[in-house]
Amino acid sequence: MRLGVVGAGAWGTALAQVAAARGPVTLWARSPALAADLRARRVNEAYLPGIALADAIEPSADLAALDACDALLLVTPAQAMRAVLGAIPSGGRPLILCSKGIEANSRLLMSEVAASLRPGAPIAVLSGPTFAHEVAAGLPAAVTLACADSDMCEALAARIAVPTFRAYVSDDVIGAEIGGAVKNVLAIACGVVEGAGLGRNAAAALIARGFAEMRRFGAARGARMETLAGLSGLGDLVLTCTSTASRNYSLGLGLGRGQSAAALLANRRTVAEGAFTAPVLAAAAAAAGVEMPIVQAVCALLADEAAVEAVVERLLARPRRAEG
Ligand SMILES: NC(=O)C1=CN([C@@H]2O[C@H](COP(=O)(O)OP(=O)(O)OC[C@H]3O[C@@H](n4cnc5c(N)ncnc54)[C@H](O)[C@@H]3O)[C@@H](O)[C@H]2O)C=CC1
Ligand SMILES: O=C(CO)COP(=O)(O)O
Repeated sequence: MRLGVVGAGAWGTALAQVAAARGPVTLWARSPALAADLRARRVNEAYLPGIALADAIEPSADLAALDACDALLLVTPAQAMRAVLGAIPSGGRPLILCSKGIEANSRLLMSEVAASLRPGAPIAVLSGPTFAHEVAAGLPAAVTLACADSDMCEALAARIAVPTFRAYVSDDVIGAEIGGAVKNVLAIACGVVEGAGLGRNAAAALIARGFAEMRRFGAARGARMETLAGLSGLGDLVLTCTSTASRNYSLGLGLGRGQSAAALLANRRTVAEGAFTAPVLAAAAAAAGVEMPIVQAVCALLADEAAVEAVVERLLARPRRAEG
């Protein structure tokens, strides 16, 4: 089975590296210069430096090269998903969505965007606690692979997984997506806590109360609690809320130290998805009547509307409530 990986950033390149263990992989890059460089030097210095590309990876900037693939992994930033789905060759091949986010304006999850543009294609979601550089280096990791069709899910897991990249199958596509999208916003909040020097107790409280927000939003969207408590939800939340290797956490770190969001977001080369997801998640939650005060606090900081001290004061002044 030839796999196509659409998007040659850090995560696309790492997933191509994993998938190359079991067969040929076409790695599509939007930039012809990047594709040419990958072919010539066999390393993605711009996005995943220091990792020699496996021989089975064939880089290309030609979308037609994806026509020969049996399944496609879509690994661009979430806000580019619609454009990419419209550009890839048509056909009913399975689409494995690996981007973490919610589309601005439409408020659609990636699977909903894919279903509307590619109604005939089986859709799966791959999500979990996976820093690209660790996965590419062959360190152990595990993900949720969710697809409504369990036979398809097993077939895709058998093609992608290797012993150091374990895939746990699920049929809860929405649940797997919500964990990955919401944790990015909460990782920004955890970075703020660290940057503002609020201490480890505050960080732990924020992870637990942030997880409560993820569960409330997930429940409103029909996600299963066991999925949110698994790799793609709590697992990824813990990873990105505790490491400066997370771009979202690092963005929060800058905000917590008093830097403006505008300055931190200007001229970024790599994506911090939480910055795009936060406002659309807050709007979707408000429309569904779901309280997400931590997400709202992140929105205020990203809009440079309020200082960190004021945002923290507002959170601490919230009325007491039952934990459950
Ligand atoms: N880096 C990581 O460790 C992980 C990332 N992810 C998710 O994977 C997705 C991609 O992340 P990364 O690869 O890390 O991002 P990145 O910033 O390293 O690379 C993004 C890639 O997408 C390309 N791109 C941007 N806009 C595009 C467009 N309109 N059309 C086509 N290509 C476009 C860029 O040129 C670049 O090659 C994100 O949703 C992220 O949350 C998920 C798991 C781990
Ligand atoms: O999703 C990730 C790890 O699972 C990567 O996190 P960042 O996008 O915050 O770097």
